[in-house]
Amino acid sequence: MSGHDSAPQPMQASKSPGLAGAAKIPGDKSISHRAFLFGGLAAGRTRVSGLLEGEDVLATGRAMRAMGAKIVKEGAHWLVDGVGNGCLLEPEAPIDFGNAGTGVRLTMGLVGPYDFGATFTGDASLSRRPMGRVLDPLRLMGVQVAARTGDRLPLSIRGPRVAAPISYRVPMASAQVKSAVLLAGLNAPGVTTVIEPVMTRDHTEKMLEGFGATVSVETDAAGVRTIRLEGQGRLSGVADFVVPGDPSSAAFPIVAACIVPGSDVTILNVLMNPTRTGLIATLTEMGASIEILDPRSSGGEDVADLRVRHSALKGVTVPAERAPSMIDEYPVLAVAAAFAEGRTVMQGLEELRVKESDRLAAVAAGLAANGVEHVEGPESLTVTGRPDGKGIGGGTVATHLDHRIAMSFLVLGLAAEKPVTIDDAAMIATSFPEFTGLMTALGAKLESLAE
Ligand SMILES: O=C(O)C1=C[C@@H](OP(=O)(O)O)[C@@H](O)[C@H](O)C1
Ligand SMILES: C=C(OP(=O)(O)O)C(=O)O
Repeated sequence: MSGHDSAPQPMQASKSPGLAGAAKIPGDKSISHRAFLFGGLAAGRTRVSGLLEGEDVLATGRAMRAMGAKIVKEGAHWLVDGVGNGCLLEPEAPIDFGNAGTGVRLTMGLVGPYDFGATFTGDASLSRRPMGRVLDPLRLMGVQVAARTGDRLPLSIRGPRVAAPISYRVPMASAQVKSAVLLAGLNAPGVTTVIEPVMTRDHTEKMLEGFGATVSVETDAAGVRTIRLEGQGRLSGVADFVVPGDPSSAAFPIVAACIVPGSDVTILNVLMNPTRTGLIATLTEMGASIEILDPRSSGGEDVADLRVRHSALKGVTVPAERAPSMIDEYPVLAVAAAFAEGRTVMQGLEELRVKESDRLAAVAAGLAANGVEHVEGPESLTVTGRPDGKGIGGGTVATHLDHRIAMSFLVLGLAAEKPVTIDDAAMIATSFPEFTGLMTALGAKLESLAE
């Protein structure tokens, strides 16, 4: 059951002694969704290890089961027996994606071109988020859409007899939109082309190739990427698919170690794909001590262990071009900035307004509730820090069904002068169910205030 159905679970974080020890980060959310989607589509078996068992990913697994894939857990592995490209079955009931934007948008792309109907629902957060960004290209392929309110969930789609392949320039920096169009192209005859003016996480392109699709990527001198996918090809299961640790989850213990005096922690098995490492680059520019240990390859991706020690941080200007490589990390970067000397300026944040919450507004409100000086612009955030943490804390943060707001402000409380309370920790289970246990084992003072 997803967290939004249960009573709110308030939680409090308090000033903690130096964090210490090693922590293994659970699997990457983006790659885990795709392991279920592509494994469920490909012919034959995919054995997945390291899968993130968060609610978002499990919702994608249920969706693929509803369309014919067999998915079971065996020991530490997930076994996915796929239907074969082009052979998904019509789901008998509406598919509930809970809080999962990636899950619903990629699945709509995947099933859009099928000559059957599918209905998608989600929680209050997901039902507020824009789906037109995925539905517009699907419409160009011949998909019909029935939505009650302006391309929001709940909505139903129905594919044409034969979908038309398209060439589509993605209008905003979004890996979800890029991926939805490519996945739709899997079931359209001919070549589907996606033009990506700004590079976003490349897991779909890389993984589709690993599952046997014919995909090519060309990058021009200006960095514009053209991705071509041949439709209706055969996809085959991957015998041993390994999911690396999620850098967007690692972000919380990393920032906590930077801001809690005396900390020295090692975060194990973190995905270091360059489309995901913007936070590490930014913290390093701010003066954080982050050592990259044992860089290696795992499942076709770069991974490393990261040793992070408490550091005197200074404010920086984060360029807008870096936003796609750290899009989910801005809330916790704002927390790091609250303890940095001087001002940290974050720009190019328009996409934050359409995440699980309006993250710019939610972060600004959380900072305001906890005495952190900041200015919220239409697409920017400036935070003025206090390295000694004096005057920070004491507030209650509204999390708006947003896991990253919840975890970020708990991290703030670990270094603040006064405790920080969040109104609801339930949504943390969507992406990082191990968060509380992992942080507590490192020495973080977290206390549930639930009845
Ligand atoms: O493709 C993905 O797996 C994701 C893409 C990003 O969303 P957008 O494509 O909306 O930027 C990111 O915020 C999300 O958590 C995961
Ligand atoms: C934006 C996020 O996820 P999604 O879009 O998949 O809900 C996130 O995990 O921060």
